[in-house]
Amino acid sequence: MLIVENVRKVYHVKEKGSWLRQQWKEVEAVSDVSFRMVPGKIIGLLGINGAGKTTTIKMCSTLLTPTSGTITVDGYDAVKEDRFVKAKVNMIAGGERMLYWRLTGRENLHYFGSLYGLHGGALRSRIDSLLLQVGLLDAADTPVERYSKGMKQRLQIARGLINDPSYLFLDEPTLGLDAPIARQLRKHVKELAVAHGKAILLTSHYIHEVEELCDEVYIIDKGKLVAHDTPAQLTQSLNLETALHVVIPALSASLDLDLHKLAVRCGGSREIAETDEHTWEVTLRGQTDMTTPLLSLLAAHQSPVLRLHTQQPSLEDVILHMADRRGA
Ligand SMILES: Nc1ncnc2c1ncn2[C@@H]1O[C@H](COP(=O)(O)OP(=O)(O)OP(=O)(O)O)[C@@H](O)[C@H]1O
Repeated sequence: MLIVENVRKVYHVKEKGSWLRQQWKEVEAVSDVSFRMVPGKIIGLLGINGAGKTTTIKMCSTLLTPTSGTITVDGYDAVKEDRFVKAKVNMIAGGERMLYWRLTGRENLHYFGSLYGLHGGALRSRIDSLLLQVGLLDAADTPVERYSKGMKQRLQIARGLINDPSYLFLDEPTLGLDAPIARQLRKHVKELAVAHGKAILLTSHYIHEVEELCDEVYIIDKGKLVAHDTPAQLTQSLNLETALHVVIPALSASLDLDLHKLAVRCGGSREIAETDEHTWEVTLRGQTDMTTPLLSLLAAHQSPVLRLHTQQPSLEDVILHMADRRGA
Protein backbone atom coordinates (compact mmCIF):
# COMPACT_ATOMS: atom_id res chain seq x y z
CA MET A 1 0.00 0.00 0.00
CA LEU A 2 1.12 3.59 -0.60
CA ILE A 3 0.26 5.84 2.34
CA VAL A 4 0.51 9.62 2.24
CA GLU A 5 0.12 11.26 5.66
CA ASN A 6 -0.21 14.97 6.34
CA VAL A 7 2.17 15.92 3.60
CA ARG A 8 3.17 19.54 3.09
CA LYS A 9 5.39 21.14 0.47
CA VAL A 10 6.79 24.64 0.49
CA TYR A 11 8.73 25.98 -2.48
CA HIS A 12 11.28 28.74 -1.97
CA VAL A 13 11.07 31.20 -4.81
CA LYS A 14 13.63 33.92 -5.55
CA GLU A 15 12.16 37.41 -5.52
CA LYS A 16 13.67 40.49 -7.08
CA GLY A 17 15.75 41.97 -4.31
CA SER A 18 18.40 44.61 -4.13
CA TRP A 19 21.80 43.79 -5.68
CA LEU A 20 23.14 43.32 -2.14
CA ARG A 21 20.51 40.99 -0.77
CA GLN A 22 18.52 38.35 -2.64
CA GLN A 23 15.02 37.89 -1.23
CA TRP A 24 13.20 34.55 -0.99
CA LYS A 25 9.47 33.99 -0.82
CA GLU A 26 7.73 30.84 0.44
CA VAL A 27 5.00 29.28 -1.72
CA GLU A 28 2.99 26.61 0.08
CA ALA A 29 1.92 24.34 -2.81
CA VAL A 30 0.58 21.52 -0.62
CA SER A 31 -0.46 22.25 2.94
CA ASP A 32 -2.03 19.04 4.28
CA VAL A 33 -2.71 16.02 2.12
CA SER A 34 -3.34 12.40 3.17
CA PHE A 35 -4.56 9.47 1.06
CA ARG A 36 -3.92 5.82 0.27
CA MET A 37 -3.38 3.84 -2.91
CA VAL A 38 -4.20 0.13 -3.02
CA PRO A 39 -3.52 -2.52 -5.71
CA GLY A 40 -6.14 -2.81 -8.44
CA LYS A 41 -7.80 0.52 -7.67
CA ILE A 42 -7.71 3.84 -9.52
CA ILE A 43 -8.02 7.01 -7.50
CA GLY A 44 -8.55 10.46 -8.97
CA LEU A 45 -6.96 13.64 -7.69
CA LEU A 46 -9.03 16.60 -8.82
CA GLY A 47 -8.74 20.30 -8.33
CA ILE A 48 -8.56 23.51 -10.26
CA ASN A 49 -5.24 24.85 -11.65
CA GLY A 50 -2.53 25.34 -9.06
CA ALA A 51 -4.31 23.21 -6.43
CA GLY A 52 -1.17 21.14 -5.77
CA LYS A 53 -1.84 17.95 -7.77
CA THR A 54 1.44 17.76 -9.71
CA THR A 55 3.46 18.63 -6.61
CA THR A 56 1.72 15.80 -4.72
CA ILE A 57 2.41 13.30 -7.50
CA LYS A 58 6.04 14.37 -7.73
CA MET A 59 6.49 13.82 -3.98
CA CYS A 60 4.92 10.35 -4.25
CA SER A 61 7.21 9.42 -7.10
CA THR A 62 10.30 10.67 -5.17
CA LEU A 63 10.98 13.54 -7.60
CA LEU A 64 10.41 16.06 -4.78
CA THR A 65 11.01 15.84 -1.04
CA PRO A 66 8.09 16.83 1.21
CA THR A 67 8.72 19.70 3.62
CA SER A 68 6.89 17.67 6.29
CA GLY A 69 4.66 14.62 6.60
CA THR A 70 5.38 11.08 5.46
CA ILE A 71 4.96 8.94 2.39
CA THR A 72 5.48 5.19 2.74
CA VAL A 73 5.37 2.65 -0.06
CA ASP A 74 4.96 -0.99 1.01
CA GLY A 75 6.56 0.02 4.30
CA TYR A 76 9.50 1.95 2.80
CA ASP A 77 9.91 5.65 3.55
CA ALA A 78 9.91 7.67 0.31
CA VAL A 79 12.65 10.01 1.59
CA LYS A 80 14.97 7.84 3.68
CA GLU A 81 14.57 4.68 1.59
CA ASP A 82 13.94 6.30 -1.79
CA ARG A 83 16.07 3.67 -3.61
CA PHE A 84 13.48 0.99 -2.76
CA VAL A 85 10.56 3.29 -3.43
CA LYS A 86 11.86 4.34 -6.87
CA ALA A 87 11.73 0.70 -7.98
CA LYS A 88 8.03 0.50 -7.06
CA VAL A 89 6.68 3.74 -8.54
CA ASN A 90 6.58 5.54 -11.86
CA MET A 91 4.91 8.57 -13.35
CA ILE A 92 3.41 9.17 -16.78
CA ALA A 93 2.76 12.77 -17.74
CA GLY A 94 0.54 13.85 -20.63
CA GLY A 95 1.88 15.96 -23.47
CA GLU A 96 5.14 15.20 -25.16
CA ARG A 97 7.67 15.55 -22.36
CA MET A 98 10.04 12.85 -21.10
CA LEU A 99 10.94 11.24 -24.45
CA TYR A 100 14.03 11.60 -26.64
CA TRP A 101 12.80 12.43 -30.13
CA ARG A 102 15.95 11.52 -32.07
CA LEU A 103 16.00 8.04 -30.51
CA THR A 104 13.72 5.22 -31.63
CA GLY A 105 10.98 3.90 -29.37
CA ARG A 106 13.13 0.88 -28.52
CA GLU A 107 16.20 3.05 -27.77
CA ASN A 108 14.12 5.30 -25.49
CA LEU A 109 12.91 2.29 -23.51
CA HIS A 110 16.46 0.91 -23.39
CA TYR A 111 17.73 4.19 -21.95
CA PHE A 112 14.99 4.48 -19.30
CA GLY A 113 15.28 0.77 -18.43
CA SER A 114 19.02 1.16 -17.83
CA LEU A 115 18.28 3.98 -15.36
CA TYR A 116 16.45 1.35 -13.30
CA GLY A 117 19.45 -0.99 -13.44
CA LEU A 118 17.89 -3.30 -16.05
CA HIS A 119 20.17 -4.69 -18.77
CA GLY A 120 20.94 -7.55 -21.14
CA GLY A 121 18.37 -10.14 -22.15
CA ALA A 122 15.98 -9.27 -19.30
CA LEU A 123 15.76 -5.64 -20.49
CA ARG A 124 15.41 -6.66 -24.15
CA SER A 125 12.54 -9.03 -23.47
CA ARG A 126 10.86 -6.49 -21.14
CA ILE A 127 11.04 -3.88 -23.94
CA ASP A 128 9.59 -6.31 -26.49
CA SER A 129 6.70 -7.27 -24.25
CA LEU A 130 5.91 -3.59 -23.48
CA LEU A 131 6.08 -2.60 -27.15
CA LEU A 132 3.66 -5.43 -27.90
CA GLN A 133 1.39 -4.41 -25.01
CA VAL A 134 1.10 -0.82 -26.27
CA GLY A 135 0.90 -1.83 -29.96
CA LEU A 136 4.22 -0.28 -31.05
CA LEU A 137 6.21 -3.37 -32.03
CA ASP A 138 6.09 -2.45 -35.75
CA ALA A 139 7.29 1.10 -35.03
CA ALA A 140 9.91 0.06 -32.47
CA ASP A 141 12.88 1.06 -34.64
CA THR A 142 11.44 4.33 -35.97
CA PRO A 143 12.67 7.61 -34.42
CA VAL A 144 10.10 9.06 -32.03
CA GLU A 145 10.04 12.34 -34.00
CA ARG A 146 8.15 10.42 -36.71
CA TYR A 147 5.54 9.09 -34.27
CA SER A 148 1.98 10.46 -34.16
CA LYS A 149 0.71 12.00 -30.90
CA GLY A 150 -1.11 8.79 -30.00
CA MET A 151 2.02 6.69 -30.63
CA LYS A 152 4.12 9.01 -28.45
CA GLN A 153 1.57 8.71 -25.68
CA ARG A 154 1.58 4.91 -25.94
CA LEU A 155 5.36 4.99 -25.74
CA GLN A 156 5.03 7.15 -22.60
CA ILE A 157 2.93 4.37 -21.09
CA ALA A 158 5.57 1.78 -21.99
CA ARG A 159 8.21 4.07 -20.45
CA GLY A 160 6.16 4.40 -17.27
CA LEU A 161 5.86 0.61 -17.04
CA ILE A 162 9.52 -0.18 -17.75
CA ASN A 163 10.32 -0.89 -14.08
CA ASP A 164 7.04 -2.83 -13.65
CA PRO A 165 5.85 -0.36 -10.98
CA SER A 166 3.16 -1.35 -8.51
CA TYR A 167 2.13 2.31 -8.15
CA LEU A 168 1.55 4.42 -11.19
CA PHE A 169 0.89 8.18 -11.32
CA LEU A 170 -0.83 9.51 -14.41
CA ASP A 171 -0.70 13.29 -14.69
CA GLU A 172 -3.15 14.42 -17.40
CA PRO A 173 -2.47 11.30 -19.50
CA THR A 174 -4.87 12.14 -22.34
CA LEU A 175 -3.88 15.82 -22.65
CA GLY A 176 -4.18 16.91 -26.29
CA LEU A 177 -5.20 13.50 -27.63
CA ASP A 178 -8.01 12.98 -30.13
CA ALA A 179 -11.16 11.36 -28.72
CA PRO A 180 -10.63 7.83 -30.16
CA ILE A 181 -6.99 7.70 -28.98
CA ALA A 182 -7.96 9.02 -25.55
CA ARG A 183 -10.67 6.35 -25.31
CA GLN A 184 -8.15 3.61 -26.20
CA LEU A 185 -5.80 4.94 -23.58
CA ARG A 186 -8.52 4.95 -20.90
CA LYS A 187 -9.24 1.31 -21.72
CA HIS A 188 -5.56 0.55 -21.28
CA VAL A 189 -5.41 2.35 -17.94
CA LYS A 190 -8.43 0.40 -16.66
CA GLU A 191 -6.77 -2.85 -17.72
CA LEU A 192 -3.57 -1.94 -15.87
CA ALA A 193 -5.58 -1.73 -12.67
CA VAL A 194 -8.08 -4.55 -13.17
CA ALA A 195 -5.98 -7.14 -15.02
CA HIS A 196 -2.48 -6.25 -13.79
CA GLY A 197 -3.32 -5.13 -10.24
CA LYS A 198 -1.57 -1.75 -10.45
CA ALA A 199 -2.53 0.96 -7.98
CA ILE A 200 -3.13 4.07 -10.08
CA LEU A 201 -3.50 7.75 -9.25
CA LEU A 202 -4.93 9.89 -12.03
CA THR A 203 -5.16 13.64 -12.40
CA SER A 204 -7.20 15.01 -15.25
CA HIS A 205 -9.07 18.12 -16.23
CA TYR A 206 -11.40 15.88 -18.26
CA ILE A 207 -13.84 15.11 -15.50
CA HIS A 208 -15.80 12.50 -17.45
CA GLU A 209 -12.51 10.57 -17.63
CA VAL A 210 -12.27 10.58 -13.84
CA GLU A 211 -15.93 9.58 -13.54
CA GLU A 212 -15.39 6.70 -15.93
CA LEU A 213 -12.14 5.36 -14.48
CA CYS A 214 -11.87 6.16 -10.80
CA ASP A 215 -13.08 4.09 -7.89
CA GLU A 216 -12.55 7.00 -5.50
CA VAL A 217 -11.90 10.69 -5.91
CA TYR A 218 -9.96 13.12 -3.74
CA ILE A 219 -10.62 16.81 -4.29
CA ILE A 220 -7.77 19.16 -3.51
CA ASP A 221 -8.09 22.90 -3.21
CA LYS A 222 -5.26 25.33 -2.42
CA GLY A 223 -3.07 22.44 -1.23
CA LYS A 224 -5.67 20.87 1.10
CA LEU A 225 -7.95 17.89 0.64
CA VAL A 226 -11.53 19.10 0.80
CA ALA A 227 -13.46 15.94 -0.15
CA HIS A 228 -12.98 12.21 -0.61
CA ASP A 229 -15.60 9.73 -1.82
CA THR A 230 -16.74 7.67 -4.79
CA PRO A 231 -17.72 9.81 -7.79
CA ALA A 232 -21.39 8.82 -7.33
CA GLN A 233 -21.43 9.61 -3.59
CA LEU A 234 -19.74 12.96 -4.15
CA THR A 235 -22.44 14.08 -6.55
CA GLN A 236 -25.20 12.83 -4.23
CA SER A 237 -23.76 14.17 -0.98
CA LEU A 238 -23.84 17.80 -2.05
CA ASN A 239 -27.56 17.65 -2.88
CA LEU A 240 -26.98 19.44 -6.14
CA GLU A 241 -29.97 20.12 -8.32
CA THR A 242 -31.27 17.69 -10.92
CA ALA A 243 -32.62 19.22 -14.12
CA LEU A 244 -35.79 17.79 -15.65
CA HIS A 245 -36.30 18.79 -19.30
CA VAL A 246 -39.65 18.31 -21.02
CA VAL A 247 -40.67 19.41 -24.53
CA ILE A 248 -44.36 20.18 -25.15
CA PRO A 249 -46.17 21.44 -28.28
CA ALA A 250 -47.95 24.42 -26.73
CA LEU A 251 -47.88 26.50 -23.57
CA SER A 252 -51.04 28.15 -22.23
CA ALA A 253 -50.92 30.88 -19.56
CA SER A 254 -52.63 28.57 -17.03
CA LEU A 255 -50.07 25.74 -17.68
CA ASP A 256 -47.24 28.26 -17.30
CA LEU A 257 -48.67 29.37 -13.93
CA ASP A 258 -49.15 25.76 -12.72
CA LEU A 259 -45.55 24.91 -13.71
CA HIS A 260 -44.35 27.88 -11.69
CA LYS A 261 -46.42 26.76 -8.68
CA LEU A 262 -45.08 23.18 -8.97
CA ALA A 263 -41.47 24.40 -8.99
CA VAL A 264 -42.09 26.63 -5.95
CA ARG A 265 -43.88 23.80 -4.08
CA CYS A 266 -40.87 21.51 -4.66
CA GLY A 267 -38.37 24.20 -3.62
CA GLY A 268 -36.97 24.49 -7.15
CA SER A 269 -37.14 26.75 -10.17
CA ARG A 270 -38.47 26.61 -13.72
CA GLU A 271 -37.24 27.98 -17.03
CA ILE A 272 -39.18 28.01 -20.29
CA ALA A 273 -37.80 28.53 -23.80
CA GLU A 274 -39.28 28.27 -27.26
CA THR A 275 -37.32 25.83 -29.46
CA ASP A 276 -36.44 26.15 -33.16
CA GLU A 277 -39.24 23.70 -33.94
CA HIS A 278 -41.79 26.08 -32.34
CA THR A 279 -42.32 23.79 -29.38
CA TRP A 280 -41.65 24.69 -25.74
CA GLU A 281 -38.89 23.33 -23.55
CA VAL A 282 -39.65 23.47 -19.84
CA THR A 283 -36.76 22.90 -17.43
CA LEU A 284 -37.48 22.24 -13.77
CA ARG A 285 -34.49 22.34 -11.44
CA GLY A 286 -34.55 21.13 -7.88
CA GLN A 287 -33.21 18.72 -5.31
CA THR A 288 -36.31 16.49 -5.42
CA ASP A 289 -37.50 14.40 -8.35
CA MET A 290 -40.40 16.31 -9.96
CA THR A 291 -41.11 13.78 -12.75
CA THR A 292 -44.35 12.32 -11.32
CA PRO A 293 -46.03 15.62 -10.35
CA LEU A 294 -44.94 17.14 -13.67
CA LEU A 295 -46.47 14.31 -15.71
CA SER A 296 -49.73 14.52 -13.68
CA LEU A 297 -49.84 18.26 -14.25
CA LEU A 298 -49.32 17.89 -18.02
CA ALA A 299 -52.01 15.17 -18.13
CA ALA A 300 -54.43 17.47 -16.29
CA HIS A 301 -53.76 20.14 -18.94
CA GLN A 302 -54.10 17.51 -21.70
CA SER A 303 -50.66 18.44 -22.93
CA PRO A 304 -48.77 15.76 -24.92
CA VAL A 305 -45.13 15.14 -23.98
CA LEU A 306 -42.80 15.20 -27.00
CA ARG A 307 -39.55 14.55 -25.12
CA LEU A 308 -38.53 14.14 -21.51
CA HIS A 309 -35.12 13.62 -19.98
CA THR A 310 -33.42 14.06 -16.64
CA GLN A 311 -29.94 15.50 -16.20
CA GLN A 312 -28.25 14.30 -13.02
CA PRO A 313 -25.52 16.50 -11.49
CA SER A 314 -22.05 15.48 -12.63
CA LEU A 315 -18.69 15.45 -10.91
CA GLU A 316 -17.92 18.60 -12.88
CA ASP A 317 -20.85 20.33 -11.12
CA VAL A 318 -19.34 19.20 -7.79
CA ILE A 319 -15.95 20.75 -8.57
CA LEU A 320 -17.52 23.99 -9.81
CA HIS A 321 -19.80 24.14 -6.79
CA MET A 322 -16.85 23.65 -4.41
CA ALA A 323 -14.74 26.22 -6.23
CA ASP A 324 -17.66 28.71 -6.04
CA ARG A 325 -18.19 28.01 -2.35
CA ARG A 326 -14.53 28.67 -1.61
CA GLY A 327 -14.52 31.83 -3.72
CA ALA A 328 -12.06 30.47 -6.35
N1 LIG B 1 8.88 24.65 -8.90
C1 LIG B 1 8.03 25.50 -8.33
N2 LIG B 1 8.49 26.59 -7.70
C2 LIG B 1 7.64 27.46 -7.10
N3 LIG B 1 6.29 27.32 -7.07
C3 LIG B 1 5.77 26.25 -7.68
C4 LIG B 1 6.62 25.28 -8.35
N4 LIG B 1 5.81 24.31 -8.86
C5 LIG B 1 4.54 24.66 -8.54
N5 LIG B 1 4.53 25.81 -7.84
C6 LIG B 1 3.32 26.49 -7.28
O1 LIG B 1 2.69 25.56 -6.39
C7 LIG B 1 1.28 25.61 -6.53
C8 LIG B 1 0.76 24.22 -6.89
O2 LIG B 1 1.23 23.87 -8.17
P1 LIG B 1 0.96 22.44 -8.85
O3 LIG B 1 1.65 22.45 -10.18
O4 LIG B 1 1.31 21.36 -7.91
O5 LIG B 1 -0.64 22.48 -9.04
P2 LIG B 1 -1.58 21.63 -9.99
O6 LIG B 1 -2.80 21.35 -9.19
O7 LIG B 1 -0.84 20.46 -10.54
O8 LIG B 1 -1.92 22.66 -11.15
P3 LIG B 1 -2.27 22.38 -12.69
O9 LIG B 1 -3.64 21.79 -12.70
O10 LIG B 1 -2.25 23.75 -13.26
O11 LIG B 1 -1.22 21.47 -13.25
C9 LIG B 1 1.00 26.68 -7.57
O12 LIG B 1 0.75 27.88 -6.88
C10 LIG B 1 2.29 26.78 -8.35
O13 LIG B 1 2.45 28.07 -8.87
